Amino acid sequence: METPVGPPPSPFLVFEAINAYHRTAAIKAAIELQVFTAIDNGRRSAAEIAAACGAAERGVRIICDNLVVYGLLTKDGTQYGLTATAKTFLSGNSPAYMGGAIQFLLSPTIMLGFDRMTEAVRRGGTAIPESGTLAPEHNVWVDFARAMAPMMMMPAQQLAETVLKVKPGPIAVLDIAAGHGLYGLAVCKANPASRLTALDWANVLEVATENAAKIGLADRFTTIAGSAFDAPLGGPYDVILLPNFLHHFDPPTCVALAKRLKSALNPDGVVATMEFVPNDDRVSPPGAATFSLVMLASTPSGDAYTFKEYEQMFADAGYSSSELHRFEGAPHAVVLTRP
Ligand SMILES: Nc1ncnc2c1ncn2[C@@H]1O[C@H](CSCC[C@H]([NH3+])C(=O)O)[C@@H](O)[C@H]1O
Repeated sequence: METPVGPPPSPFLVFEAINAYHRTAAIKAAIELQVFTAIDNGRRSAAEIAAACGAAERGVRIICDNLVVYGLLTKDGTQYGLTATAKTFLSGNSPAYMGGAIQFLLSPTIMLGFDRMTEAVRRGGTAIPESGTLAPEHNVWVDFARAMAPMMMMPAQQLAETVLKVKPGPIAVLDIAAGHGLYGLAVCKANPASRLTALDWANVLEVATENAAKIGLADRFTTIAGSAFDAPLGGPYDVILLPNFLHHFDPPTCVALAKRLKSALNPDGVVATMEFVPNDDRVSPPGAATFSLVMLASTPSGDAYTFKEYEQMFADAGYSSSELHRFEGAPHAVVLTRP
């Protein structure tokens, strides 16, 4: 029999893990009913919030009490208030509003993957039919492009700064699996001498094209519709961006793609891979380490790879060197690779 190590036994830890979906349900309901926005607009009692949200007073009182327990609301007598987190990220009045992310994170496709976790563990890959989220032109990526864009502003800025430090001047940029397009557009915005080509499925590119127009960069923006594995890439490019794409695939598939990209890259160019990169122990830091579960739930063979693994994949594809750039407190990192 194994001798346990660490803290004494806690049934609460077990209940907390089993019931974690209660929190998911509570925040989802509060976002959908715009409870946080109502409080931000001065509704403080359950009756006032209920009237503003078109909900029952009893329902609002119970959900708000639970949100107080979770640390998202405050309570003074019968009056509810917003914590700084709720005011910044959950009030619809805030420019940093994150509530829209549930349209992707809690979408039926992603939830199905998690609902079938036991089967995914048995198989070692998603139990969603037809390769999960990797089915061609899967509509979940249109939801992603629309819902997750606000969360991408800061990482896009960080990727752009990292790339432009090593590649200033006139550059041709290819953004692989561009989604909303914000990564490439951040580079383009910061460097007026750059031109951007965004590659993704045709349905997803509609969102990137809208965003390019909104930012006023339509004249330096073109698209390639199709799969990164077989669409003609054009080029050569000075910078190829690979944000949040390689994690969907197994290492041999990543190596094949990296080889393909090398043939579209200038000899003095750079590939910038933005990813969740856990430490070699694979259990830290938490944000990067736990991303592997999302890949198990939703893809046949994706993973959260370590820097050593990315370095090896690019070396196997014939690249000369890779370096890791981390950002204080962020789960994502950038791997800069030279051919
Ligand atoms: N075979 C494929 N070829 C090109 N794009 C794909 C393929 N499979 C999935 N995608 C896209 O990969 C993206 C993954 S989400 C990442 C989007 C963006 N780069 C970001 O970092 O936020 C989605 O936009 C999908 O539509």
